[in-house]
Amino acid sequence: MTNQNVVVQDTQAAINMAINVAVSNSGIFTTATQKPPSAPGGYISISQKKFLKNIEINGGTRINTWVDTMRGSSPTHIKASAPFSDDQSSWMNHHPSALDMFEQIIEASKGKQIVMFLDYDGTLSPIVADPDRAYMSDSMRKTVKSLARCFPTAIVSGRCRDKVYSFVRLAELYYAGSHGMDIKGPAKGSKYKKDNAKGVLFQPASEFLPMIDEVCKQLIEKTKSTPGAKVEHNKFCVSVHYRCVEEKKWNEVAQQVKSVLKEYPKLRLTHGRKVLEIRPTIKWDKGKALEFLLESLGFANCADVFPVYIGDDRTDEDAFKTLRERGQGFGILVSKIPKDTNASYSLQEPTEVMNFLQKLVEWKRQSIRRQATL
Ligand SMILES: O=P(O)(O)OC[C@H]1O[C@H](O[C@H]2O[C@H](CO)[C@@H](O)[C@H](O)[C@H]2O)[C@H](O)[C@@H](O)[C@@H]1O
Repeated sequence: MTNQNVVVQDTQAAINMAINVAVSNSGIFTTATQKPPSAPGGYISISQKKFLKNIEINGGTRINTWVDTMRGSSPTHIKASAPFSDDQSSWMNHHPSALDMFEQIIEASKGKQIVMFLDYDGTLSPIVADPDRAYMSDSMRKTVKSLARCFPTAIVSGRCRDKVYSFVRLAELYYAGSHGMDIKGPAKGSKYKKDNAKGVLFQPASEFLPMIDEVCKQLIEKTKSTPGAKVEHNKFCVSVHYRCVEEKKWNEVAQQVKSVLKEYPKLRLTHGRKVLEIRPTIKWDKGKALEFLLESLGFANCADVFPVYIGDDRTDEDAFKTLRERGQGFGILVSKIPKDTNASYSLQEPTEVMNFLQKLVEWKRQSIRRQATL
C-alpha cells in the first residue's frame, strides 16, 4: 500500500467495526463478537473507538446505530481522498504486507511444519453480489492444489461444507464448513496425518440441525417481502444477506431477523460482510476448528508446527486470536483498509493471497531441491 489517495472498494472492514460498536449502543441485537484482548509481543492494535473517530463514511456521517452503519456504507465505492492518516500508516507498520515480509516469515517457520488454513469468501474468491456465484479462479484452484502438495491445507468457511467444496473441488484438502462446525478430512486420508487414519468428521452442533432448519424457513418467509434479501442455509448456521437490499430497507431486514431470533435464545447473531449470521450459542468457532484440525493432524502438543491462517472476515479473528494465544504461526488479514485485528500481517485482496501462496510453494520446492543435492 502506498501513501497516496486510495479508493476503498469494499468498506466492510470499517463497517464491521462500526457495527460492533453501534450494536452495543443500539441494544437492537446482542452480539457475541468481542474486542480482541491486548495482544502480546509488541503488537499494537488501533482501538475501534479511535479508528471510528478517524473514519468518515459518505463524506463524514458519524455512525450512531448499527443500521446507520449499514446505511453509511456506500453499496459501490467509498473514496478516502485524503492521504493515509497516521493511524493508517501505523496500521501498515504493525500489519505489514505478507508479500513484503516473505523472507522474515520463512525465517520464523524454519524447522517447523507449516500448516495452511484458508478462509474462502473474500480470501480465495473475490466478494460478489450473488453468493451462489462466488467462484474461485482456475489459477487460484491450481495454486491451492500445489499448496496442498507442499503443506497440510484446510479451508475454513462460514459456508455449508458441501457448498464450499463445490467451489474449491480439491479432494485432498480438509474442509471446515459452517464456521468450523462441520469438519471433514480428505476421504482418502491425508499424507500428512501421522497415522493416516481416514474419515475425520466432527460436527459439534449436530443437535441444532432441526432448529436451524426451522429458523431458516422462518427467515425465508419473513424476508421474502424485502427485495434483494437472501437467506442462505449453511447447514449449522444461516446467513441473511443484505448486500443487494436497498439501504433504506436494511432496518427492515434487521427487524425481520430480530423478530425471528427472539424466539430462539440458543441461537446468536454475528456480523459478516453485508450479512447477518445466525448460529448456535455453542463455544465453537474458527479458532476452535483450527485447534481441532491441528490435533487431528497430530500436532496437538508440538512446538515444531507453524500454522498460517489467512482470512478477511470478523469470524476469522477467532482463528487469529487462537494463534496469538498459542504463540504459534500467525494470521494474515485480507483487507484494503485498516481494521482492528489479531492478525500479524496483511494482504489486500485474493490476487495477493494467490501470489503469497505461490511464493510459499516455490520456496518449498526450492528447499526440497536443495536438500536433494546435499
Ligand atoms: O468464512 P467465509 O468463507 O468467508 O464465508 C463467510 C460468508 O461468505 C459468503 O458471503 C460473503 O460472500 C458473498 C460472495 O462474495 C457476498 O455476496 C456476501 O455479501 C458476503 O457476506 C457466504 O455467502 C456466507 O454464507 C458466508 O457465511
